[in-house]
Amino acid sequence: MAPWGYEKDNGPAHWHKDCPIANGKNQSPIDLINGEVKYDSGLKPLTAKYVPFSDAKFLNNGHSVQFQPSAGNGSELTGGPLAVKYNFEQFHFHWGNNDTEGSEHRVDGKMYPAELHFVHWNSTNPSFKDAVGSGGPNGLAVLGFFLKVGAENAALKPITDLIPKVKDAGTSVTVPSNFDMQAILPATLTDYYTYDGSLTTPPLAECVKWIVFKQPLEVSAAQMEAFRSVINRDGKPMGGNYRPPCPLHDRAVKTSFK
Ligand SMILES: CCOC(=O)CCc1ccc(S(N)(=O)=O)cc1
Ligand SMILES: [Zn+2]
Repeated sequence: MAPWGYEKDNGPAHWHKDCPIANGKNQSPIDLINGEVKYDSGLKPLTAKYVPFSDAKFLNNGHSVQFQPSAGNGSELTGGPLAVKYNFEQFHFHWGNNDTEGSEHRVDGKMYPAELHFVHWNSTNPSFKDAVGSGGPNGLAVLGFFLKVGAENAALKPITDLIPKVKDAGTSVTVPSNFDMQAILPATLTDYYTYDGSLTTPPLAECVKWIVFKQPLEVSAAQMEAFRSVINRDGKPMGGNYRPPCPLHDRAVKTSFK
């Protein structure tokens, strides 16, 4: 099979050939149906502490654009549904070629124009790769933020301004060390959906505690256009790099809000 992607000949419908878990019972993304979720008063507040990175890259890996620090720097996620501390690994995006599509998770069938994933790994593992392979839904914790078109996002501007420099697959740039990742997050990490799921791209491992925030972040139309100028490894616009929703099977989606 050609390397996986989102085109007709290598997209989500083909992934099961290399990754049979694609047809598993704990796959992501899902459609978050408000009538079927359950409020869980036991969910604690989430705390994300992101400290400045001295040497981080912003890169085009052929299927997304990704912010990746060189090694752990003490940025961590705790609380919410998480029993232990998780280390920050990377963040990346999924988006569409127009404003009616692009997010991976949906809310009552509604798609947002984009979705931002902050990926963290369970610190009881020696490395990110071990956490992916650790088995069970506590290997990774991914924060999902929907993006909608509105005001310019000043916190994401240092990143969206770098997009023209990583237009082509396999390119990367160094991110200025004064980039403040913490500023991207809302002041309080409240009102989220959480459920046990998987990576939404190969290897599709069922190792993720998903935490998807109800409140979208805003980005400007110009920032959305920047994403849509990115080219994938086949030389085509990368937009459309989202997996359609997967069956919930017998999983429960909990909410931190009533
Ligand atoms: C060990 C190799 O595994 C990887 O590199 C997984 C990378 C990877 C991280 C996060 C996601 S997402 N969209 O579900 O947030 C998908 C794939
Ligand atoms: Zn993702």
